[in-house]
Amino acid sequence: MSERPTSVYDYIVIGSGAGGAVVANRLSADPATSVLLLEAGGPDRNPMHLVPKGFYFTMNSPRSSQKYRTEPYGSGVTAEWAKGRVLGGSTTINGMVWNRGWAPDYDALEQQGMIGWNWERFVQAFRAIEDHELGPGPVRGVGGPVPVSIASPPEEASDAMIEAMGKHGIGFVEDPNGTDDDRVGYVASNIKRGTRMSAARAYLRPARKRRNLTILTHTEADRLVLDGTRVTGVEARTRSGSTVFDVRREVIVAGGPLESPQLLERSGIGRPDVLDAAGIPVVVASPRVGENLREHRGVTLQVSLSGVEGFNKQASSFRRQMWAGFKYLFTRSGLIAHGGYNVVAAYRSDPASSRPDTHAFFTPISTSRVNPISGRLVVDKSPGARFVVSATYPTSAGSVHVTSPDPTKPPRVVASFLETQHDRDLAVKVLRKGREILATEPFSRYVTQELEPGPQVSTDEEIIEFTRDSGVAGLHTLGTCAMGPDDDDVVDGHLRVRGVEGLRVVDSSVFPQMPSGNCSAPTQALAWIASDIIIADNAVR
Ligand SMILES: Cc1cc2nc3c(=O)[nH]c(=O)nc-3n(C[C@H](O)[C@H](O)[C@H](O)COP(=O)(O)OP(=O)(O)OC[C@H]3O[C@@H](n4cnc5c(N)ncnc54)[C@H](O)[C@@H]3O)c2cc1C
Repeated sequence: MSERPTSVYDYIVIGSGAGGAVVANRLSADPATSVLLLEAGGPDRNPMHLVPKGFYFTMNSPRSSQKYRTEPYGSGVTAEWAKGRVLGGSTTINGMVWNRGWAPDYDALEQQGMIGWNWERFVQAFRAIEDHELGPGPVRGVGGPVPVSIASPPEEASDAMIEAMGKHGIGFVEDPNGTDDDRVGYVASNIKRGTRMSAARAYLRPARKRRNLTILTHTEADRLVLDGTRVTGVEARTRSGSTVFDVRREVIVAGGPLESPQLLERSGIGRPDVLDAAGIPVVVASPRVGENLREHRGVTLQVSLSGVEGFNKQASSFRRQMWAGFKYLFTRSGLIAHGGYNVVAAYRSDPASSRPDTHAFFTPISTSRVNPISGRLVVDKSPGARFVVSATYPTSAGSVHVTSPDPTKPPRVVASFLETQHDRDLAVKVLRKGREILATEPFSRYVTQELEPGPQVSTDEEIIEFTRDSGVAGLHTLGTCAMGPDDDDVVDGHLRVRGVEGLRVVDSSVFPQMPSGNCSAPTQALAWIASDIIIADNAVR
């Protein structure tokens, strides 16, 4: 993918993930508009990018992902967060859960002053984007670029889990995105006939023959070129050296939640003290760039099972893995044809909660050991299950900032887990409720032991410490270039970077808070809406 660039483009989009792929597709739909899409990673040619379970490999491969190490937190531990660095961004390596989020979360944006950002607009976008196997509905679309399917066939341990949840008032639904109530169902995923539908496959493949769209992989934007406070181009690094691409109208930054703020900062747009410390001259003081980093912090409850098979048997021996591989190759079905989890749920951790505050994922696979040589999790030989539970709306906020003008130097990533009382209280409720569900018939009849965290984690303090230090990150980072109505918010309601002309950010970094349990679908819908705004703003010039 290396067409020769012409010297000047109407739009330059930086990053080809959930945000950038949508914008590049929508803007280049007009043949009179030239669009350049720059992607730091390589093309998505690895067959594992198509195989749903392939993300277990690609998320750890430096050819497809980049890892960011956090500063120490809690008792001094650190974490590594993976982000996609390949055509399609994180959607090429993610778990493919298609979660639209809930109406009140989107309406909250408008209530906070972002006029026009509301559920009505998002649901229109979701309906335009989706090609849902359950057919059209008030909150579902067909005929759009992203196929959505529901995990199948049903499985015994998963069905027992669904029944147990029913006893807690968490009702089974065919479409887990169809209601805002407490609910459980088989996972909806962006998978078509056993094949991952990343943003690259959904939006860029159909557009790549357009003569007005140029896609350059292995091309990393180092900084924006500014004339005063107007963006005139992008300085980028290719395999053959540095080059400048000029822009006529706008640059759209879609590098994702950890990279977009760094690109702004390297270009002199950010917190003056951060830029001073990194040795970068301040062009536009923007105090919230890189702040407000939100991330889900969950806990994996693992149990061993008896009397039910689950998936461990299929996944734990080389011979059976080979068999599952052959089955997948010839039928596009079986264990490998699904994402990370079978069942998804959203529910109240406490009946007093005004809305579902917990999201949970279940799959009948357990990995209670780590291979001492490879460092990878090992699937247990005997039956087991994992139940990952997280508070949906964390209020603790971390940050990501550059430490140098050199784009190859790692940023300083501060993960802020359970810093607020709200998050600590919820962590306790979420884990206790998770245990209650596992202890409910008919699922409980299969449970022989809690493998993780184990009975030694029982007091509130122990639960908080375990969740903070040994929990799991959702890899749903966002919020670092948040939109807002105030002068010091990074972008305005049109996603224009305040204080700069010809520059927008369109990716998950502009959500000011978590829109739901997973961020790929919400980011694609946000980018769909943003494309309409960009087209309309440029039509009236
Ligand atoms: C392992 C994993 C599992 C996940 N599972 C799920 C899931 O099951 N469901 C779900 O909804 N969400 C999931 N997510 C989260 C979801 O994929 C992201 O929230 C979403 O993709 C964010 O979209 P984005 O456009 O902000 O960034 P990304 O999709 O990450 O795209 C950013 C792109 O920009 C490129 N880029 C960055 N900087 C530059 C630069 N300077 N120059 C050129 N290119 C650049 C990157 O290489 C990347 O391709 C998961 C994420 C990960 C990492």
